[in-house]
Amino acid sequence: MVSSASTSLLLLHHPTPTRLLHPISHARATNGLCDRRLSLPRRLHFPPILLSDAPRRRTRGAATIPFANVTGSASDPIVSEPERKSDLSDAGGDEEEWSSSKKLVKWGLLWSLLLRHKLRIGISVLSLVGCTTCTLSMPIFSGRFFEVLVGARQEPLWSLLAKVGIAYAMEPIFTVLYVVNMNVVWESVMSTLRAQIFRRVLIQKVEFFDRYKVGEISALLTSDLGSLKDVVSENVSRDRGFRALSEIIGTVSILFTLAPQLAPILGALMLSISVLVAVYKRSTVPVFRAHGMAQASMSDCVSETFSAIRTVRSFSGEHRQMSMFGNQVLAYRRSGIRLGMFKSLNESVTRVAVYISLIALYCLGGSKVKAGEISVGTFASFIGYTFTLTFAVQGLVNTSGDLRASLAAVERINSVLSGVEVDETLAYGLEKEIQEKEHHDEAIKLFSDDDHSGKNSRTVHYMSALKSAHNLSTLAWSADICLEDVHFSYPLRPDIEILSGLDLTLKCGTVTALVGPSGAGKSTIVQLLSRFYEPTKGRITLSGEDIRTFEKTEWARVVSIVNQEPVLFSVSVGENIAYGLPDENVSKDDIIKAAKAANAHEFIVSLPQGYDTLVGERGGLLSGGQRQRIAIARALLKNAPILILDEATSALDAVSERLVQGALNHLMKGRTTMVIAHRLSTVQNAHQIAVVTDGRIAELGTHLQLLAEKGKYDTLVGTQRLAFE
Ligand SMILES: Nc1ncnc2c1ncn2[C@@H]1O[C@H](COP(=O)(O)OP(=O)(O)OP(=O)(O)O)[C@@H](O)[C@H]1O
Repeated sequence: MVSSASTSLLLLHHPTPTRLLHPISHARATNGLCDRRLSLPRRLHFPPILLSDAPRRRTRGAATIPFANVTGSASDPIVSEPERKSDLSDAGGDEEEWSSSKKLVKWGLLWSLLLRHKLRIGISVLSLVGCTTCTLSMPIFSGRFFEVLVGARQEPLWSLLAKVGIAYAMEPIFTVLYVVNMNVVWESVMSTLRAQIFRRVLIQKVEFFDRYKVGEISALLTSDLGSLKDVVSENVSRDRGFRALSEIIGTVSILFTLAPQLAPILGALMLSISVLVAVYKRSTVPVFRAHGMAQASMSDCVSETFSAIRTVRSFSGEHRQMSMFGNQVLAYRRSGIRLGMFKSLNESVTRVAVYISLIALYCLGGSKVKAGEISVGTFASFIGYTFTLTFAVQGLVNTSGDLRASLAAVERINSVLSGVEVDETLAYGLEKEIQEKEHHDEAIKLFSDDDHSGKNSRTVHYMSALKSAHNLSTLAWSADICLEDVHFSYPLRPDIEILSGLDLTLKCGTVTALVGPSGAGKSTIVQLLSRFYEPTKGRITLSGEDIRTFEKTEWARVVSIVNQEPVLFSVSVGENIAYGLPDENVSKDDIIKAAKAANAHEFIVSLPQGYDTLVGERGGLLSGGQRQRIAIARALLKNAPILILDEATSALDAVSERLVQGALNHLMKGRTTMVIAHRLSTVQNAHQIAVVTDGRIAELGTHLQLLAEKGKYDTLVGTQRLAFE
């Protein structure tokens, strides 16, 4: 009688059953790898744990960053071998140390971020002790309560009830304090870490973006980092994480204190059953994960169908899409039924664990009570601790699973980000900008790297020899740009030489057109001029200075590029134009002036909200010609002395082309311009036309000169005329 009443009462101490997570969140919380593999193609191979080893070997090369000591001749290496070695030794040691210093998410970093919140961590620890004490005191009070009821204990009932009341009142207060403070600390750590990872990705060399897909990169910041975030935010509840650990330690200690003769056998039995059940339940994680994956494929199918609805209609593809979606629905149903089965099994095994522990307690404890070795109250308390221990052990096993998934996610982040090369010149410029702005910008503060002893100091050391940017703009407005014996292979295809000894001078303030067959290397020249890549041999100079001696962020300010497919951001028209200037405070008058010069003002004011009209994703709410004119307005606002037009009008119809060409003519005035165009009619007026074939300049001259030469250019013109006729 007593025992059944106490069981039901004591059950109230454990209102939280072991959680069964939502399939998606469960898959995410327990296995970042799963999410990742959902979105990752086979290209990215991650060995299980020592993921950073392979990149480590590669990282040695990362020290070979082209920096200072740029000297005269085109063939001179930018950095000599001994210097590279000294950079490594400056970095403070052997290869291991160097590669580990390239890891972004390190224990040291996490620790230093945590230490920023000492007060909150202190409050969390105290409240954890508080809520565990309250929780673990309840079964004792319950035991005493029953002893008082059956007359085995001489204690005023009101005094006991008052103590129980205090414990009940304090536990939720401590819990709130613990959860809130832990969350605030971890959210702050995670936001800084997320910003640091974003920044690290942002400063990678362009080849990084050739190597990894956008989805892969975004998975680092979402699912992988999310898994690290969840390790705390999903484990602050009752029966998880630190609470579970403290409850286990507390319970075992109390059991040994209350009944040393019962505790060893009973404690060992309860622990082992709970661990077995928890391990079994972890083994069912793939079922949860499979359900999450089935749901993801179903939603992929939906978004693909409706985002391509016009294509579906035009191919009468409705039936095919229905069949595809139907298959996904059936797969989702199958996995849902399987999941339901496993959920009920999981629920049952938890109960089985509790029941076995209780029966063991009744058998062992009951006999001890009868023999007068332990009191009824102690026995009743033990029932409460049976529940506490069972749930806490299972919670801790789940937490350890989450922890393992998080460690794997951290390894992935490190392996991706330490295996490739940071664009040091870009990193340097950005670091300077952050340091200038962080004092009055909360968002930018997140990106500041406090680890000045490490990578940054090395970057600054490298960069100290770079030329001051003060005169770059002046030089760019007044000097020629020369490509001297430029050789180039893309980093991902090092065996294929795209440019093989290209020489070309872009005269200051004039227009140079690049023409030639597809794949000849014209856009590659643009990429080198933009400094997305560096020549593998030879150099590009401005007024005789190798352009690598200028900071990349400064260089970006003197070069404007207008592409065939201009990229607009999904903000307003005005903000897209203002993107031309790094400073956020661009005046509306300047924006309008640029838009007028780009023949864009009229159509902009006719939009529903004028300059405040949102342009949609990648500018999808505007026509190609409108997008192009906004891009030109952006370039006009930027007012860079070097201009690159890469097929800027080729995607437009005749009317748009006329409008855009007018804007371009305005833009080109007085700037050193390089134009790439397949339509030769658009480059006839260039000051010089360079015919690119096989990675070299095959012919160079004006339109008339080249026609008179009757060479490749003449043939190209002839072919186009023929095609036109
Ligand atoms: N990121 C890259 N990685 C590896 N190879 C590349 C990359 N980009 C271009 N290539 C290769 O470089 C060669 C030259 O390409 P490029 O785009 O410079 O030619 P193009 O003359 O501009 O051609 P088109 O007129 O068709 O635009 C091509 O063979 C192309 O496959």
